[in-house]
Amino acid sequence: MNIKHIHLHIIQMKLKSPFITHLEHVTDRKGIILKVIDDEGNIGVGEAVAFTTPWYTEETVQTCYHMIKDILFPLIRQQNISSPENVSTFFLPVRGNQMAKAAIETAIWDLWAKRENKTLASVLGGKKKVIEAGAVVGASSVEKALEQTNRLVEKGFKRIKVKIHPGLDIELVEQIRKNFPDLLLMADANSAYSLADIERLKVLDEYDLLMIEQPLAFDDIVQHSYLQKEIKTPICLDESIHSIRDVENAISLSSCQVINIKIGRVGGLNEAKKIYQLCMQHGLDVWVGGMIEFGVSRACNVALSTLEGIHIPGDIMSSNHYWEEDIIEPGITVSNGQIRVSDEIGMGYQLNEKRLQQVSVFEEILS
Ligand SMILES: O=C(O)CCC(=O)c1ccccc1C(=O)O
Ligand SMILES: [Mg+2]
Repeated sequence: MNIKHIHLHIIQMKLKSPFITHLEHVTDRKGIILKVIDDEGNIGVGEAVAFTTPWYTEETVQTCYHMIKDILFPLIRQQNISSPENVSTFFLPVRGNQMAKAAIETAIWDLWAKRENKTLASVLGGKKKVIEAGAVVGASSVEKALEQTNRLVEKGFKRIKVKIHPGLDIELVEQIRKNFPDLLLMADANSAYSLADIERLKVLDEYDLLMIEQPLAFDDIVQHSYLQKEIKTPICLDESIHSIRDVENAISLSSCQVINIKIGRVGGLNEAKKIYQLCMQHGLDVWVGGMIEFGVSRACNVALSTLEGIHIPGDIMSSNHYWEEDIIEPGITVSNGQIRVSDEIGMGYQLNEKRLQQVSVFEEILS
């Protein structure tokens, strides 16, 4: 397999309603959709999931664009790629920039699956035909969060993740628990706490949370291991995990019991799968995280979730949760908290070219 061109689109869409965390209010989403085109004209599609500002990780839409165009594409252009598992080896000279790497790598997986006439899920080794969806609540007050939770539970979601930070945490979790005693409820702090907040975190420990995601610093693994010894709620690492080595370190320090895998944050599907395998060997739970993404990345998340052993519902909602109209067709739908896995080849969905054009703010073909 030989990549001749990459067709890049920067797209922009408004969220139906703002997604609120203590770090950022996301109201407008930009992203990069790219098509990799091989020497026979076959096309694979990928998405760079970085945001416009570096509030979640250091990458941005602009850094991804630069990396893809000026650094990463030249490394794979006209190279003989024998399997999508090898793409990351071409990127070895480049430190970091996982989301930019993942955008190209996932597109090559899609292309590969299409060339093999198989689904992306099956080339990854996934067997599940139906996956569990999970919803995320990012709201500015207890009342709004309760309202959103209500609506999502009514829709059939069995797992809800709620964004928390000091000041919007204990009462929020207490209220949701009171209203939904049996709900699979988890909290994501996006690094809003420090070890000085241990008493507050011990209060949260009493609400039977499925897990607490990234309570401490975005680049920490050591302090999470101190915290995990003090609380019974399993810690899940998100921001701290960029590679399999980060997971090895977290395992050896007992820093967490759960890993949130985001394909973009770890540099692609090959690394994501290796992390999944390591977690299975060591008895850690894994699930697939979300990035308020467009349909291409979401389709990859669905495919990854088909691996056996990923039983915790991921941050995977329907296309119409955030968007009036997604860029894939058909849109991803959730029914009774579940997503039926597409049996179409590749990522399982087609790009909606008309919609892609509508939301493109810039495009370029690299040769
Ligand atoms: O994609 C979603 O539905 C939201 C998932 C989410 O919580 C999130 C969204 C953007 C950036 C970081 C995170 C996170 O998991 O911390
Ligand atoms: Mg998170």
